[in-house]
Amino acid sequence: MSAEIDPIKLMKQEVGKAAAKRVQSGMIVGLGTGSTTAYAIQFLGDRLNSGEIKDIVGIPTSFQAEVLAKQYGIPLTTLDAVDHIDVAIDGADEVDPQKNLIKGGGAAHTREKIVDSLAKQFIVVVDSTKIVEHLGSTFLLPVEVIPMAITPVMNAIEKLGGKPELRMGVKKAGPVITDQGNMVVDVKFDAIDNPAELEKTINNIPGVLENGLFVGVTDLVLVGEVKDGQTVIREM
Ligand SMILES: O=C(CO)[C@H](O)[C@H](O)COP(=O)(O)O
Repeated sequence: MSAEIDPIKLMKQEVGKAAAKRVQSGMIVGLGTGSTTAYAIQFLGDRLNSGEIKDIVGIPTSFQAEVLAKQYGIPLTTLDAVDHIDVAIDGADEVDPQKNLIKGGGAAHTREKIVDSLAKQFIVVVDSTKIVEHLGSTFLLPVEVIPMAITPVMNAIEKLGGKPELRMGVKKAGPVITDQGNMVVDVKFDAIDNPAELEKTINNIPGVLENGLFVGVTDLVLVGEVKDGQTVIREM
């Protein structure tokens, strides 16, 4: 009996590979977070170790990205040591037709927004299940909050019409703690009609560090999808 291949895993692998292929020798590369980007980091390491490309350095967006880059032999640097980022590759939880995003499913959106928005080219890698007409329709909006402000921030979000929920750990009692030592609130909004305005309004609440709306940052979306039984890559 042959093992079933998970089509979503296949789409993530192929789209990660397609993004990694766009990296050229000498580039400074923003390394995103999540299961899709993990494939891009793996393929990038393969290209580097086989000699197909050389002299790349990565800037990780999370502890996870740092660990993977080290595992796959990609040298790392920091924002203090470079004056630009050539390309950033990162996943997303939702992508709308304007290429605006919801990110932060891995609680890494604060560092991701810093690195992704600095890149000359920001490439988003997703499987087709992430494409939506309206942001917020399938995924809650992650908001990183400084712990002492968790109650006033949740109250302020409720006044904006959102339903906030403190993100709890899996295999850990208590809340998820970000790489910066903060907490994450996931917010249900009935409709996000103006993502640019909501992004600014939420970030204006004292105690909020960053939210997962990425508006006007994306240059290219690579979407992995299954057509006639084949995995293909579509550009948006
Ligand atoms: O924003 C992120 C982490 O904060 C991820 O990029 C996003 O959650 C997508 O992850 P995956 O590729 O595992 O679906």
